[in-house]
Amino acid sequence: MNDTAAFVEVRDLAIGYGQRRVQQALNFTVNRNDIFFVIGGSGCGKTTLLKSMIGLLPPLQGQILYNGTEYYGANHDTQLSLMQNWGITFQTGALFSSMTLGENVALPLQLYTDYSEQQIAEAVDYKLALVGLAGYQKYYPAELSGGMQKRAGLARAIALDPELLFFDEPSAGLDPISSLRLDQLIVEICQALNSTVIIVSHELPSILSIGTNGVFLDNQTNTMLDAGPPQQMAARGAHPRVTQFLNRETS
Ligand SMILES: Nc1ncnc2c1ncn2[C@@H]1O[C@H](COP(=O)(O)OP(=O)(O)OP(=O)(O)O)[C@@H](O)[C@H]1O
Repeated sequence: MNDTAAFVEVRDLAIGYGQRRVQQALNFTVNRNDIFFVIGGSGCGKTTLLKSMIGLLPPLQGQILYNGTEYYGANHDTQLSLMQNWGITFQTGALFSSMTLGENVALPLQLYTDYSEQQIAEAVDYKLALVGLAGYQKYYPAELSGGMQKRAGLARAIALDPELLFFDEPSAGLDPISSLRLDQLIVEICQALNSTVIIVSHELPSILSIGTNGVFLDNQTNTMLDAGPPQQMAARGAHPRVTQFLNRETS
């Protein structure tokens, strides 16, 4: 596989609910190993785009291609095999509260691999160590801080070594230090697993510090106003609302 090739391609995409077009005329590319941010003001359709990208909401128009395969036009088996390369984490971490961290991280391995108990235990240890939670196998989610829960959610999302990781507001509710730590962790994991990451976020410090690529969705014109590395989008000012958003005070 060509590592420099486009990994995800979004072509002339319109997304929304029923008659309501939340965004349209979206055209952008996510390259392999990108940390790609979906950026824009409240209610512009970032989560809606993520839902369409992970197969939960068929687009109203257009295409989403993974490695050249159009997801919504593919048959069920092809869709399943694409999805098996994805890791998804939601705002809350979405851990099962009645299961320990070890059990939470083991679950995808039990469901989708034929690993032995020993191999699963080793993989769980490795993934918890990667997110800085070595030794927390026996803890329940409620016994952890918010930041630790998010990292545990991340450990579960990477259990199957996904090629592509999706995050919805990963640092929502975290203090700035924990948020910075999570950013560093995302970069480390991306490198350790050779993954590509797509993140929905409001967090300007994260967008500008770790983002290698992105798209800016506008809630007034209902389309994208720019795409590319966030630092470049901030500097070139393709539209006043992009400049305003990406250069606002962050303190
Ligand atoms: N299930 C739904 N049915 C109908 N409309 C919806 C649904 N979910 C979201 N919307 C609407 O779609 C628009 C985009 O919502 P979305 O949650 O994608 O925006 P967002 O950019 O992620 O917002 P935020 O940054 O505030 O989380 C909003 O106007 C929202 O009210």
